Amino acid sequence: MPPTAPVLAVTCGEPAGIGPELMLQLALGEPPPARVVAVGDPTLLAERAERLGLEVGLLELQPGEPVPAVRPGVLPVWPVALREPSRPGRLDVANAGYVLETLDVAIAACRQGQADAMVTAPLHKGVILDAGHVGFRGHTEYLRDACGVDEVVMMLATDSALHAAQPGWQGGAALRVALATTHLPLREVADAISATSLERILRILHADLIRWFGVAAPRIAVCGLNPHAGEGGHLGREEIEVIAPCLERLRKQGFVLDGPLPADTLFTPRHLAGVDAVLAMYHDQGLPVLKYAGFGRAANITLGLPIVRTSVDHGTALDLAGRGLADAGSLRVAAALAAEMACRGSAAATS
Ligand SMILES: NC(=O)c1ccc[n+]([C@@H]2O[C@H](COP(=O)([O-])OP(=O)(O)OC[C@H]3O[C@@H](n4cnc5c(N)ncnc54)[C@H](O)[C@@H]3O)[C@@H](O)[C@H]2O)c1
Ligand SMILES: N[C@H](C(=O)O)[C@H](O)COP(=O)(O)O
Repeated sequence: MPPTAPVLAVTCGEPAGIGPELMLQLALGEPPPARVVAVGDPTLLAERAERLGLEVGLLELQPGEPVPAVRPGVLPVWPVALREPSRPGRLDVANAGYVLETLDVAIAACRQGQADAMVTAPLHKGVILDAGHVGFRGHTEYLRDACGVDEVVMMLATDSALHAAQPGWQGGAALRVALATTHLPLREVADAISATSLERILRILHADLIRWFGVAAPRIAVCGLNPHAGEGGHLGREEIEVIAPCLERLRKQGFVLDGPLPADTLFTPRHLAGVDAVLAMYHDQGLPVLKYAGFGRAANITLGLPIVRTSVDHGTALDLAGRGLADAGSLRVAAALAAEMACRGSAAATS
């Protein structure tokens, strides 16, 4: 690994979940084109390595200390101490503060130029809320607030290599699905979609497809909210009153937008052909399609931030933790994508 390769600060996530062992797997397999540093508890990593028979040597640094290029099997660590020892599969509210501290260390490193990007292993939203962190919704919203921006966009993207190998695939290089709303009860979704929020989200999505993904003139397909995109107003009026007027306004400013289209058929090859990203109106309208197409071979990206952040496409998988059964594929995709984005960002900054 060249000593100039981008530095990825990879948070180890919920200690009772699969994050720590995925982190160890990342250090052992084909290395991403980056210098990886784990942000987490070295004792926890050593314990999981021993439990699973993974031969990984930990190189303890100070948080923010320069990260050397290392050979496979060596894992630099920026240490953050667990509040209590953690057992696989057993959530403990005492460690919620540890999980958030790993995020704070990685965010600070990215903002201060000690890391070029952050990658997050999964955390458990419920235990963080149970610990009293009122209003916590997920990494996406935490990063928005920590970076002081008003709006961010959650987008998941499949690894482009996945579709290149699929005969008959007519979509773009990758399937990319962004969300107009993220972690909120379904009951609140319709009220959360306003012309203002939708316009902000489409502007971020459009700008970041150009900035981070090298798409010259993004074409975005937008889902309706209601069945059959509202059936001309008979099955809901959000398409007529909110979504279509917003798209029309942006089209006049040069945006290339399809929709609002019925979500059930938008995700078919004919409608996806030539589309760079789909904007779904809510979490479980867009993500089941993305995860069906590429679970374990996709990554989650937070758009609209001043830093690069990618993550896995799965959760803490408490049922698998500590058993050596978890697949590190998505963490590898997330790390490779973060490295690519960091390189594209630094190339743009110097051009
Ligand atoms: N990036 C993140 O931090 C992130 C992403 C999704 C979910 N979560 C959180 O994770 C927690 C558990 O969520 P969930 O149960 O809905 O989803 P989950 O992804 O943890 O588990 C769903 C199923 O997928 C399997 N699975 C997950 N990851 C796997 C892997 N790497 N290899 C093999 N199988 C895997 C699990 O064993 C389980 O059967 C929740 O608190 C949720 O909010 C976090
Ligand atoms: N919505 C994501 C998913 O289903 O994969 C996940 O919950 C992670 O969200 P954050 O990155 O905001 O934690």
